[in-house]
Amino acid sequence: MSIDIIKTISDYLKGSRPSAIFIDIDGVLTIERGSYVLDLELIELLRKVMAYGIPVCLVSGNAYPTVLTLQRYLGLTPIFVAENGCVIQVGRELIKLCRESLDSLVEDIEKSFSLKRSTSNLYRLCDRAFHVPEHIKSNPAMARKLESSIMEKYPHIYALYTGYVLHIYPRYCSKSSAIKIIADKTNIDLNKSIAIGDSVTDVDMIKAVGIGIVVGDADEDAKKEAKIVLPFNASTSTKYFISALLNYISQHV
Ligand SMILES: O=C(O)COP(=O)(O)O
Repeated sequence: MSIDIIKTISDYLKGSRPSAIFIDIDGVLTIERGSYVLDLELIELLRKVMAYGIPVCLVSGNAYPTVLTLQRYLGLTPIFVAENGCVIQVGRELIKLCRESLDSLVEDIEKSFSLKRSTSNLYRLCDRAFHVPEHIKSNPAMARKLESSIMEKYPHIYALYTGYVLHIYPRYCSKSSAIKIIADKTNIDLNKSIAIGDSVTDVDMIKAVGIGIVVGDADEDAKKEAKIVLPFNASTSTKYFISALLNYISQHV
């Protein structure tokens, strides 16, 4: 499998190194989906990738201060996306891409759909998050149905459940539009970049880069768009891929 992965990487990169790696946090850097525990061996591998001069950029639905803190303390590249593309950071520049407050919707959604708002809303700059009931957490079809009913009521927002929380954010924001802005502001070439994700919020990002990858327990909608579906779950898969990539880089670049 590792050889297949190296072949897929070589076919896309044709002997060059990837321009950047865009990497989701929850379910990709964590030891399992639903867990907040980071896989520190994986972080070490990502820092080895960075040692080759390849940016490793977090792209997450998490609140801006959470992603900023993780980026700094894990020693990753100071270019990242937070709140599903509502906010980006390039070096010291914080760029808020959303132009509105979604607070008026939060109360209405809580009442109409029996969801409880996440306390992380207190420090989110734009995206708002809700906890979903246990019976929906374990049932992807019900989660997709809940998303559709919210989006039917509010067609100007995305309502997407990630396996952690259900997010609402304006339709003009997304992980892909955010990484396109990052690419314009830096010398990152998206066609030569890799993106790794797991949830419905990652689908557009996976499509926006040369090599879109998902972990083995990713949402079906994300698997359909990926160039590579990795064989294991969560961080075990990501470690497997990053090890293969380091192998490719040391052999081909
Ligand atoms: O905040 C979430 O729901 C998941 O965040 P992620 O985009 O890092 O997977």
